[in-house]
Amino acid sequence: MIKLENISKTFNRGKANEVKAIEDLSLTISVQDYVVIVGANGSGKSTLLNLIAGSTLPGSGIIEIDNHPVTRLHDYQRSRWIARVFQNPLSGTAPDLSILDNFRLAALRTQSKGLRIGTNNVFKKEVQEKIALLDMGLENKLMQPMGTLSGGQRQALTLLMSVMDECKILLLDEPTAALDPRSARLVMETADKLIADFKLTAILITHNLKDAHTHGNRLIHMAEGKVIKDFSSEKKLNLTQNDLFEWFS
Ligand SMILES: Nc1ncnc2c1ncn2[C@@H]1O[C@H](COP(=O)(O)OP(=O)(O)OP(=O)(O)O)[C@@H](O)[C@H]1O
Repeated sequence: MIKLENISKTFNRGKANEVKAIEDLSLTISVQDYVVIVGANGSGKSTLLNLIAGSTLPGSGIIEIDNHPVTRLHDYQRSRWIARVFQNPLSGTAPDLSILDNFRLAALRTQSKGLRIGTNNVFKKEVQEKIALLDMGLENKLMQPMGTLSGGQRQALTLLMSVMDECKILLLDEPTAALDPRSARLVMETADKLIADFKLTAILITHNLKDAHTHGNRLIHMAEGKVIKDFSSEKKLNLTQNDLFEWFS
């Protein structure tokens, strides 16, 4: 569970370029919530994710993860709970290394509990089994350099690597923004599958209203650093894509 109480974040306080990015925001996200956040540019969506991840610390307010107070903890101190995937499929992987070596690096980086490096063959078999979950045939291409894969394939593998370490929370910051429609669909399907399989709490930021309508069990609309709409799955089901479009007019 993620709990934010009366969180505010102001950048450049007291200066001419002061920005109130988040204003007195309170939000509770339950363990198996898959929350989709939409909102205009500059409405505070990424800042909210940064505050949850710990890459930005709040000016005031309290943040708890699984009842642990984490308000002043930095991102590396929260990493055992949180995995994060960004827009750019190139950012999460090393292009010259093979798929297998990328997984090795990820396992080293996260000190994975779920995936032990062990002997080469054991590790390889475990990676193969994990990649087979994606159903993309990549489990037979472990020695292929990451850079030769499509953006969608890379982003799907990045997603998989990010959730390997028994994390509980997956933060997706416009993970398909740089992808063509087919790859974007593949990555969103992968995200849905991993979130369900690993029983993750997930937050997705997207500007794609079709995705916002289709994915997740809860929909939040942000404006000017505040949550202005919060729809549970039942209420979300009654929304049309056009309703969402109207929110932006
Ligand atoms: N590090 C920073 N320094 C100064 N201002 C910042 C910083 N990060 C964000 N802001 C400002 O805070 C406000 C909210 O930004 P944020 O990136 O959270 O919005 P967003 O809803 O994610 O926007 P977008 O849809 O364009 O990605 C914006 O006015 C932005 O310029």
